[in-house]
Amino acid sequence: MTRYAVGIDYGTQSGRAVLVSLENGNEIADHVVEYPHGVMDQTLPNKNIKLGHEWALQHPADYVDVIRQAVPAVLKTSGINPEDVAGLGIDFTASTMLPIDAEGVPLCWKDEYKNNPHSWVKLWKHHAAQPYANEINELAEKRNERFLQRYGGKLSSEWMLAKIYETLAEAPDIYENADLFAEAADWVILQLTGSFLRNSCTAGYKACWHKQDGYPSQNFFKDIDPRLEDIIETKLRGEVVPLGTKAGGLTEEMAAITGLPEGLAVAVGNVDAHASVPALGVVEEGKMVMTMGTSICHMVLGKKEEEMEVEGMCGVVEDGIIPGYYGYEAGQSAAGDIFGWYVDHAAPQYVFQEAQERGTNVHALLEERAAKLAPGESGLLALDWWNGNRSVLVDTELSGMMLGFTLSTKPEEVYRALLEGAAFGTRMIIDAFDHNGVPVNELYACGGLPQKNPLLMQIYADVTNRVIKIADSVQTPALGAAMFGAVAAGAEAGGYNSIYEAAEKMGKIKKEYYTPVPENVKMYEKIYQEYSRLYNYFGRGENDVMRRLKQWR
Ligand SMILES: Nc1ncnc2c1ncn2[C@@H]1O[C@H](COP(=O)(O)OP(=O)(O)O)[C@@H](O)[C@H]1O
Ligand SMILES: O=C(CO)[C@@H](O)[C@@H](O)COP(=O)(O)O
Repeated sequence: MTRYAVGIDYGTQSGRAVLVSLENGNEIADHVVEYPHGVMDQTLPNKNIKLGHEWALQHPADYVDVIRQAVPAVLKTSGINPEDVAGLGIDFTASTMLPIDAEGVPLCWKDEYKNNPHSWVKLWKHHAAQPYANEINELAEKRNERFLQRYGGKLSSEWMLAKIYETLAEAPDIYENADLFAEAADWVILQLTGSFLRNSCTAGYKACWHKQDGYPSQNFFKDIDPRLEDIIETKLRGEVVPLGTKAGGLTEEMAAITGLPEGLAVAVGNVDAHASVPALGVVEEGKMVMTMGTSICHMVLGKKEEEMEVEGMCGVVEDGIIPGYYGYEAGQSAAGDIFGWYVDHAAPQYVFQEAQERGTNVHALLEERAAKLAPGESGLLALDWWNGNRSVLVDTELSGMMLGFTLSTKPEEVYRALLEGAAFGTRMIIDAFDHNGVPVNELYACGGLPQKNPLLMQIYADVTNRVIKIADSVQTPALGAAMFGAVAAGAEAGGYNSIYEAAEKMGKIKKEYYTPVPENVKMYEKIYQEYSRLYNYFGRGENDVMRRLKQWR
């Protein structure tokens, strides 16, 4: 008898449920629900209350809507018997967090708080907490805090501590009246099961929790602000457990809403990018998974014995991706967005015209022409910093650059140089890991870009001189979430006893690989040396022109 699992992937604009077979990971049915309130970056749902710059909020009811609509929809489409579902797991953007009361009710649902923006869900890309992140970073550096090195030397404004401190500073009553600050991932699991547990992925990568050392010290929090002194026992309390842990059984109410059996095993939450790793079958060292879309997240597992320090990584967390390993994460803050920028704002009209005449899109046309060029033929070189540099420089003040233009430079040459710049940026990240005791032997890719742009993937293989394997699932994070749901169920209940077993059976990659072409590798090695020189020159303080230009804007 075939058994199934449900994975729910909570993205930025929408959530989707996927029903997968536990035999082989095949996606039997999926259903997407756009969040009715989307991303709130102008006003609260009460339109009279305006939000400041860099705010990005969400409505927690939208997350429940996804459960309510998407789960029954996949059961209906598939026609399976709900009793054959063994487990359920979710993944979420992060750090997407909210204040809740002692009953788990979001403060934004209460009349007395709903007009205060700080009572709502702060979405991962809410960047208004930057001044608070800066303050935390300065203090941590001054105090020589050990935890800072686990985050490449800087905490992000996207993460839990900066967002909590922002609430304390700007809305002390919300801070006071919050029983807990919860990751939305953990809050949704609370809705599904009635139990509140913090998953080690979001706690580790986004709230500075460490398996041995716990959170930063009480003393450090006190130094940020005396009112934060007891935060670990109060607003951050909650057991932190590894991924795949069973959070509990589906409640009677949720069973009625979803059509799934009451008591169904539900796994603790997970981060979207991280959930993708086992979905590609990756549960061992040496294989870097790249989630490639508007931006790129790079994840790699390191030895169980030793936590390594790697310049500019976003974080290292024990059990943070696959239990039993140190999980390392790094990233490029733009990739698809840069190619999209060129098409939307810089490609000439005649390219659009030709694409229209040929019934193709501009990306595809530029890719087709760029594929005819040899490495180095354009004479162009780009620094891929259109949205700053996340890894390894951790500097949002940096900006994009291209050199080598002549009067005969063509649009496809610029497009190819942008693809190459992104690949060089990834190579820099790979080298940082590889040279610091975290080997990267093979690359795995998922997300939209590998499906959309084969030339990009070939350039990545050539620039990194590594084989690249591509996900064979459209909903990779949801598949990963479902796999952790199966692990929460365990083999006795028809699931799996470990994520290793689940990955072996359900992880999926395409048969065709991208393989480096030796003569391209040779040429790109030379260009990469030039890229590295420019990278250091503009990125490490020798010439701060990018920073100055930004200041003068
Ligand atoms: N053919 C293409 N080649 C390269 N980039 C593309 C192409 N088509 C779209 N893009 C870019 O891909 C990004 C979307 O990637 P996708 O993985 O679908 O989304 P997301 O990151 O939001 O999950 C956009 O930034 C867009 O500009
Ligand atoms: O922060 C992370 C991963 O660490 C992501 O959740 C966040 O960047 C959102 O990513 P997506 O836009 O959903 O791909």
